[in-house]
Amino acid sequence: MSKEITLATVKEHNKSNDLWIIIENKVYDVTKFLNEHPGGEDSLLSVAGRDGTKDFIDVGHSQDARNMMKKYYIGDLAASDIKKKVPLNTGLATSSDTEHNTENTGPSNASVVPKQCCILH
Ligand code: HEM
Repeated sequence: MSKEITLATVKEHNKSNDLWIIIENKVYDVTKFLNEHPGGEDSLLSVAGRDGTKDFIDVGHSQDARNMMKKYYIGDLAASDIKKKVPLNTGLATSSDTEHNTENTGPSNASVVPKQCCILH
């Protein structure tokens, strides 16, 4: 049902009379909302044709704001353009998981494994 839109396409819509933004991997056409945005035009223009997720969340938008977004939703960011932050985090999680595991298995391993991890990384 939902349309997939590539990042390259979103980037083309970066002007005040043609303004798309990405929030949480969903694409919104906020052209008509620009004049009405309580946070002003500039904030929306600052993420024109880009991912505004961080800025959107940092503001702490209300549930009302989230409900309004549905009106401007035009599709999902293409799966191939979704930033895969997971592998990076997984890397970190793996070393801390190891620490947790060693905590459970006993102090003898705990003193060896985390040190190896730190040297290798
Ligand atoms: C479709 C997307 C968006 C919608 C529907 C929306 C809607 C709203 C609404 C209803 C408010 C009033 C306060 C509230 O109810 O939370 C607001 C405030 C605000 N918004 Fe947005 N917003 C959107 C995207 C963004 C983005 C991407 C940014 C930043 C780049 C942004 C920055 C702000 C700021 C700075 C305020 C003012 C907060 C304050 O006065 O304390 N908004 N927005």
